[in-house]
Amino acid sequence: MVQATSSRSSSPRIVVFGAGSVGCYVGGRLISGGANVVMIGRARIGQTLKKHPLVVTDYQSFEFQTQLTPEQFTEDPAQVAEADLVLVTVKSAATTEAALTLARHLKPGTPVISLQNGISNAEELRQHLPNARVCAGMIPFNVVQKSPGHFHHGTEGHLMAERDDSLDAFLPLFELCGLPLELRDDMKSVMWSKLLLNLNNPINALSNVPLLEELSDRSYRRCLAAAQRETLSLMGHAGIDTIKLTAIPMRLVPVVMSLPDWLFKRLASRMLAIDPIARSSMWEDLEAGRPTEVDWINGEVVRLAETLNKSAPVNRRLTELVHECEKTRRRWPGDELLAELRAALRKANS
Ligand SMILES: NC(=O)C1=CN([C@@H]2O[C@H](COP(=O)(O)OP(=O)(O)OC[C@H]3O[C@@H](n4cnc5c(N)ncnc54)[C@H](OP(=O)(O)O)[C@@H]3O)[C@@H](O)[C@H]2O)C=CC1
Ligand SMILES: CC(C)(CO)C(=O)C(=O)O
Repeated sequence: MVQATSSRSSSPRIVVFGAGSVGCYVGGRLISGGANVVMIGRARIGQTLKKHPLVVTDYQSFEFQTQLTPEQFTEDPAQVAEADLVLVTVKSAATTEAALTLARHLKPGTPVISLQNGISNAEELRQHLPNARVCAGMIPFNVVQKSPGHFHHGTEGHLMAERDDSLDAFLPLFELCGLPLELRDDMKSVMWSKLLLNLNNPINALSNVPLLEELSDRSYRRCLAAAQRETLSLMGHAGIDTIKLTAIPMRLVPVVMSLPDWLFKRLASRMLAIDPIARSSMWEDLEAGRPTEVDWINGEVVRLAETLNKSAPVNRRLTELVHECEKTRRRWPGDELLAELRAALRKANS
């Protein structure tokens, strides 16, 4: 088990705004390397972290445990005023409110990284924070709360963010803490490539089974392939490139997803290297009765189609089904979901 390097209050202060799964993992990982971290969150997680230590683990056997002090976890958003770097880790539906809060307290020029899924969160923050240096960020891996206060990073990948001079000074610290952060000039491609993977979130949520079980079922994989093919085609029309985020180039992912189970298991073994209990963040939202991010994921594809005067029937139907599920809790077996999406596609093409 890793011991925390003693935290130096003179070192730059990193504030994690929205301490949930991603925020607690990233915050804990930074604390493990001695970073000066303040996590701002809500009472729900605050109660958990009073009763239980914060434990962060990863799939490569990293393990760190600490009891957060009242300075390290707070519900007081004003604490963001002392930040030298802010990592925004709220869900997309909470971005506007977070931005309005940050705008009241942030020092001018503070770098802010949106570590959120979707395409538009950084832009939303930027609109409300004209004096901050807002950068889009991307977190490719899954974080699951295995037990109260224990956050586990279950799949491979490293953080990426939009290149900005203000971030350079933080790179060695992130590296030291086992959270390498790569700065990129092609963040639009990075975000859309991550979105292609997140198209599985609604399918996983509607399946009501863990990611491993869902991705082992060809019908669900064909649903994902249909949503990805539709998105890749629109991205092609819009001139948006993909980057490689998995062992398989992004344009081939739908082909691999459609393979029979026996062949998929052989060719995509790294994609199936997922913690057996891991689920998508959208499933967690449905379970907790919170609004989901579907409008920021599949909804982005529908909006892209509209700007191109085209349609996105598969992603539109998935968006509708998740909104229905938010109310009815109806869950979908793989063959029924596939039939539903194929019907939507046929209707749009007729
Ligand atoms: N979980 C995962 O594996 C991954 C998630 N992501 C993305 O990362 C982002 C965060 O996801 P995740 O960590 O799962 O989400 P969580 O819901 O677990 O965490 C977000 C936290 O922010 C809190 N919060 C919301 N608004 C505020 C506010 N104004 N002030 C303080 N705290 C606030 C929420 O509290 P409350 O709910 O009590 O309101 C919640 O605890 C999302 O965009 C997600 O898509 C990306 C990769 C992987
Ligand atoms: C890591 C991944 C793709 C897992 O589904 C995710 O981003 C999420 O759950 O939101």
